[in-house]
Amino acid sequence: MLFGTEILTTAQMRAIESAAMVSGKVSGLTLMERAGAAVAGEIRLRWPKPGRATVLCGPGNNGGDGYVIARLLAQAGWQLHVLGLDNAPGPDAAEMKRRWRRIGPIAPLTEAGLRQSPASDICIDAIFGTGLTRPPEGQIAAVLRQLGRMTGDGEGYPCLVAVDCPSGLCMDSGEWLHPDHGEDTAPVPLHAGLTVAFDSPKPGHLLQWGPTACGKLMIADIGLRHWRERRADTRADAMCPPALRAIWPEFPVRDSRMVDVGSCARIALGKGISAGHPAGHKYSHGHALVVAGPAGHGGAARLAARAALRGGAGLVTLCPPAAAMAEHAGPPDALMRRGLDNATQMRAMLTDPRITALCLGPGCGVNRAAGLLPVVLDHAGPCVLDADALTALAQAPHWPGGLSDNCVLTPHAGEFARLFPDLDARLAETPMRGPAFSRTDALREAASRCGAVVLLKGPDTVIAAPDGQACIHSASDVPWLATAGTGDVLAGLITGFLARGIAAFEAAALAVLLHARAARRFGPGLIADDLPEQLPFLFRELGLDEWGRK
Ligand SMILES: NC(=O)C1=CN([C@@H]2O[C@H](COP(=O)(O)OP(=O)(O)OC[C@H]3O[C@@H](n4cnc5c(N)ncnc54)[C@H](O)[C@@H]3O)[C@@H](O)[C@H]2O)[C@@H](O)CC1
Ligand SMILES: [K+]
Repeated sequence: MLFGTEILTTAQMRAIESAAMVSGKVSGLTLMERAGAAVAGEIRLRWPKPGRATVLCGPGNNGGDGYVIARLLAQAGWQLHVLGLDNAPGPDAAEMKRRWRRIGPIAPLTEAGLRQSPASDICIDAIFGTGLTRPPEGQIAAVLRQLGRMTGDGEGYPCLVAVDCPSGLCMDSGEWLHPDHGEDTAPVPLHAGLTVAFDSPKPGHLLQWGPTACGKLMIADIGLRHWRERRADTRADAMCPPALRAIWPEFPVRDSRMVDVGSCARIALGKGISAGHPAGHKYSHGHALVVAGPAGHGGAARLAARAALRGGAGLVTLCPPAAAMAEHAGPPDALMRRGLDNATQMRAMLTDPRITALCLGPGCGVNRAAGLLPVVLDHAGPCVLDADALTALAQAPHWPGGLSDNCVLTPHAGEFARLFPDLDARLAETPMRGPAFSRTDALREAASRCGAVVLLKGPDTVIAAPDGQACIHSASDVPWLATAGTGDVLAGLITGFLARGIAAFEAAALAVLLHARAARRFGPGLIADDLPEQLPFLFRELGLDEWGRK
């Protein structure tokens, strides 16, 4: 399995937590103590010299965690200023509040109270966690706006540490929940330097505003593993839709689920080696066709073809119209070229059973893509539809039917809107309640409608399969990946993996992982041409240089 940590929705997290408590083997108080201790521990690791902390405690169990953190930091020599609400929290949070009161006072959690707080090195946000279901309003919304204004990355600002999540962020979607009345009540987005979440990441940590709101994300093990894993055995449970996973999380996970990315990817690649060819020859690594467009537009398809070659396809043939062939005379010499003028020629080409994957779209031109699309769909072999092929697909009479689950669609946001306008409109709605409609919801629906694997590109790439499997890859740390041609490289890389026999969902996930890693490895200044050239180093770095030999 290529994928890293499982991502839990807030409903799943609640179900696991309550199963743990119902079992009688662990109490809510113990879980809260562990959660608070995990945050206090992360703070003490980063700020080994005791400093000054302001803790903002909300109305529920997230607030309860805040009182635990305050107590533990005070015991470690920190100076604490705690703000809280005069409400009746649940019994665990109430007990933690009582324990804190034996140590220090609680100032009212108001905007004025926060403004007048003594200067501090860190502000700990324990206002709302996974229990947020509606937009913060009134005094709490004012507190959050003030918190957003007085914390941040800048010099002289206290660092914001978020408990489970930055407050106000919907943990199922990564959207800031908005009250429905005007600009002056709109949330001021929080920018935490550190977020310590419990047990598992939630979609909201990785989607939309999540990565910028959370800062460095740590996942703390609070001892729920047993109940999380038992739940996995009973997938019929309504709380357990098909798994949502992070593609190898780049953030540290402090528990034993830490998977080794090298071994995961080795297994995925291993599946791509045909049985019976242990030594391997070029056809045992597949043959990919990459369709190119008219003269003057060949760069995109060449990028895709180069990526398919570097990804390890045994053979890659670039197919421009015969009149555009001269444009493709340059390197790489390993690339084969063959003229392709019309659907009839393509149909003939695809009768060769050695062709194991096809890429249609990059630089192709919408008309040419529309002409070739029916042949590709009839052929029903593994394929990637990207760029102009997606525009053609959205206009096709049978859309959204006619696709199979070995086909990968790789839209960016604009192409997604053309393919699924209603889902795009739902994503664009102002999120006023939790759980807000998320990119994973949209992608699962999209994949189920069209019957193909759909990959929505972005800093938070989401991939979904028709059976409901989905994964998220967060690449918000490599903004330089958003440059011309990188999408063509991604399409080519997926095609290369499909050609090698890797299943569509895994091929897409593996390509997204390596694509972002390649950008990270190269650094700023990257152009799309640089990406395929990083692959040999990545394969070696990840122990993939044995080409799938286990
Ligand atoms: N998941 C787990 O296993 C554990 C969770 N713990 C903590 O518990 C948190 C969840 O606790 P809760 O379910 O009490 O929820 P929260 O503490 O996130 O929210 C507090 C309460 O506020 C109410 N609320 C929601 N939206 C509101 C709004 N806009 N304005 C005013 N009130 C609003 C809700 O009814 C909720 O009960 C987690 O985020 C985590 O910090 C830990 O204490 C222990 C273990
Ligand atoms: K919080």
